[in-house]
Amino acid sequence: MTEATGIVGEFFSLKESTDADLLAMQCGDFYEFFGEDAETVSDELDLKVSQKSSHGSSYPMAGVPLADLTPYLKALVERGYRVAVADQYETDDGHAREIVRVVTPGTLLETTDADAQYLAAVVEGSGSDPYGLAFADVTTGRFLVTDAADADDALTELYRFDPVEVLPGPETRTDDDLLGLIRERIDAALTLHETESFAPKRAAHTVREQFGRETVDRLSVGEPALSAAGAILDYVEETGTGVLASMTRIQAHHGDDHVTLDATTQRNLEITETMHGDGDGSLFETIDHTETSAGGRRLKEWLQRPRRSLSVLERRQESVAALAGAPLVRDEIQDVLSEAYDLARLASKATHGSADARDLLSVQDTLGVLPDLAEAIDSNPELAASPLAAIVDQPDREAARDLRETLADALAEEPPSTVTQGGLFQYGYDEELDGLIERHDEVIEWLETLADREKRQHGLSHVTVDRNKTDGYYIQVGKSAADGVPDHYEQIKTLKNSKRFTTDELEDREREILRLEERRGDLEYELFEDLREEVAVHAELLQDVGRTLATVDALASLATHAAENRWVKPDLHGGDRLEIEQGRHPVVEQTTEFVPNDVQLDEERGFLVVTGPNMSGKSTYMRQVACIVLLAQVGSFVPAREAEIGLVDGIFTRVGALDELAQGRSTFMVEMSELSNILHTATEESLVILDEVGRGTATYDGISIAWAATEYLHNEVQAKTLFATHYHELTGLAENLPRVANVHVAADERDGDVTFLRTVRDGPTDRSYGIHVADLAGVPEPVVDRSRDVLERLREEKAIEAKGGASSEPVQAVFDVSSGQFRGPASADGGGSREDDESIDPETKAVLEELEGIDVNTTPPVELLSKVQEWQAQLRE
Ligand SMILES: Nc1ncnc2c1ncn2[C@@H]1O[C@H](COP(=O)(O)OP(=O)(O)OP(=O)(O)O)[C@@H](O)[C@H]1O
Repeated sequence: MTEATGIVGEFFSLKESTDADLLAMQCGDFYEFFGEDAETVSDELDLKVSQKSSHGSSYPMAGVPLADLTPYLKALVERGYRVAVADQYETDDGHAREIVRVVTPGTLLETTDADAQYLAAVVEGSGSDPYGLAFADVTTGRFLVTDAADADDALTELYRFDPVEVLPGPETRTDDDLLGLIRERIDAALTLHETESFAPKRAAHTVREQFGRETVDRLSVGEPALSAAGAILDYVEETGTGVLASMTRIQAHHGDDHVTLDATTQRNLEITETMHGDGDGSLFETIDHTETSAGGRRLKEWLQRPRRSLSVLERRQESVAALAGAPLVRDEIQDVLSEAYDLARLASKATHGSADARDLLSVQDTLGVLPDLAEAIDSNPELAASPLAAIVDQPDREAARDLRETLADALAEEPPSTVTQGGLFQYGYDEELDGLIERHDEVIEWLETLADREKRQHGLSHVTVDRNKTDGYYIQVGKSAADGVPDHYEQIKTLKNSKRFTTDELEDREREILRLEERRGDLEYELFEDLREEVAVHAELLQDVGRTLATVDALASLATHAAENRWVKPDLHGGDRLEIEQGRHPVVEQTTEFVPNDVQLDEERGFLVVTGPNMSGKSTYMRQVACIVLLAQVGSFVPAREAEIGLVDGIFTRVGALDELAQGRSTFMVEMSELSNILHTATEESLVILDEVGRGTATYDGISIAWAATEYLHNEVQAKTLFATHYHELTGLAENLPRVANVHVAADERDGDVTFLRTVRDGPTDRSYGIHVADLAGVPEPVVDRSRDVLERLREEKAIEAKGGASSEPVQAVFDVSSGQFRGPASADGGGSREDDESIDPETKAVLEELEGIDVNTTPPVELLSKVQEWQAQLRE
């Protein structure tokens, strides 16, 4: 391949010089990919491949127009590729190309609205804080460092930020356990950046250079965290996206202050995406009333990273309450905010040198939003007394005003989007520029009046003065008068009805105009660069103001949703008690006539076993509780009549995980690894939601695992837990474990018709109604009838068991509620003997055998029933 010459040859030699997966090389107005890269890109993005011949061979070639590169890059990076970009530049003898940046998931500079996207590095050290992590969001310049006590903690931090790209440090790369977990749980590209950049001394030096020694020393994080930060800086510089300049501030992040909410739970609660993978109907989409993209990002961030600090949450609540109670001012605030542009992005464009005059005008306009906001807030005594006033006062208002004035004094009212053509500045900004413009105007005026003067002075008729590319400025005289022109006229062209002339004076003026225009273009460009630099210098201020506007926007959004949906302010405290009166599910209530429900959890009653018929609302009830706690820890009001919420340190959920089947792991495996994660990570301050644990395996195994997990959560972890189950055996747990209580979602059955009441009541459910749902779902009648028989028999057996006797037809093993164990058959000789073949209706038998390959003669009734339940589940899907 490297035999190739010309641009193909150039492509391959550039490609060899980079470790990126793909190279996009500028060729005129296109970025081209050649060879295998062209094929890859065409496979991934459906680009047309043509052939380019070079040195007698032909090479696949695919190209994208210059202006379209960013979306293509984004799509490639999302698919996990690192793409090098080579730009073409002019040289004295033609042009040359060089790689200007390598785009990776964490460093792709978003030019469109996007969520914060973090680039993370994890470093394993030794000593008291053995792990260190750094997170950088290249779009807003946010840089955070943190220590982690162990691998679990490190993973929790990664969940929290959900980075798009992770750089594991040298030790972490050989730590198969941690690396495996990162691969499995964090949906990020892994990049093995050069080992030396993680070296503690070098890394610490890099970080100090970037952020200043004093700031870094104040961070008080361990060496590994600084190594991680240094490696990120080094990596960002190497990939050459130029974002380093926008990294102006570094902060230590203290994980303890955030609620742990792993990626699984974010998905299960449909916080920003629904189970189907889109945002429609997510919690965020439902409650989002923000006016600006930065406000939207902020609200999303709050939902993804709820807080644990009571004082932080109470401050947010206070602002929300004040805003909710002042609809008119809130409207005004939202109106003002709608004028704001995304300052974090504009700051980043200014530091990259890619901001144009309109961008600076947007900066100017957005800085003007701040005093308007302050004024609106001051106009209402309650708002003025709320923390909102302090939020608006946080940025350096004076500096913001000065910068705004600088821009207002400089920029033209409607500057063009190009920065080299002039027209960017207003009169009075620069003396030299004014002089140039004045002189330019004078000369133009001289030219505009020239025709009249010539007519008058020389008695000519039909005279015009104009300019074109070839002739420059000229005096055009009609044919009839052309012979009478004065001597100093020099003819330059003869046309059919006229002649064109120039004069020395006209030529002088023309040269002057060109000189003036060129100088004006240069001068304006220089002035513009200075102005842009002035804005870039204030990047931190712009980020501050941007953050303030985003925060006010997010708070106003929470207030709007609360006011429009009758949400209430929850009473927050550090204790154990969680009491929600008449709670609703924030998303479901939007589309359904919702039946509100209560929940009460406290020290004595910390674990609810939730039973109820299929489709009765168990999952909705549990998710509703989780969403309400989550919203409360965002600082939001909640959908309830009243709520008292003891703050939690983490929300953990385990619900059906069918979508992961596609990734090659069995449902049961996924279920168990999620369960294991919860049992390891949850604490007594956590909220745990378990929906149907143990269903993915044989009934006995399932019940046993669910039983043991409950005991462990109850006795060891002591987390607040809601556990929905179809295993009625588990309702017996309440008898043995003091903090376990049963609740059920009620249904009404009359004459075989089941009505779902959606009301949660104390106590276990008496029946599952699963067979009723199977019937509704269209399971063949013989199977439904037979399940009823089997169920009936099981109930009888249970009743006899309870009385200490043996059933006429014992099952192979019996679950003993008091011991939580399975026992062998009640009568020694009865085990395994089953009703004879004839008693099973032949149609049912056929279905059982054909669909499931079950030997109906030897399968215990419990398992037959569970098969029927599995069918229901499948049919429902
Ligand atoms: N309180 C409620 N008010 C109104 N509708 C509700 C309520 N709770 C649940 N629903 C609706 O009932 C349907 C079933 O709810 P859900 O999925 O929670 O049932 P489930 O008991 O978990 O079912 P399964 O056991 O089959 O998984 C959903 O469409 C939901 O929107």
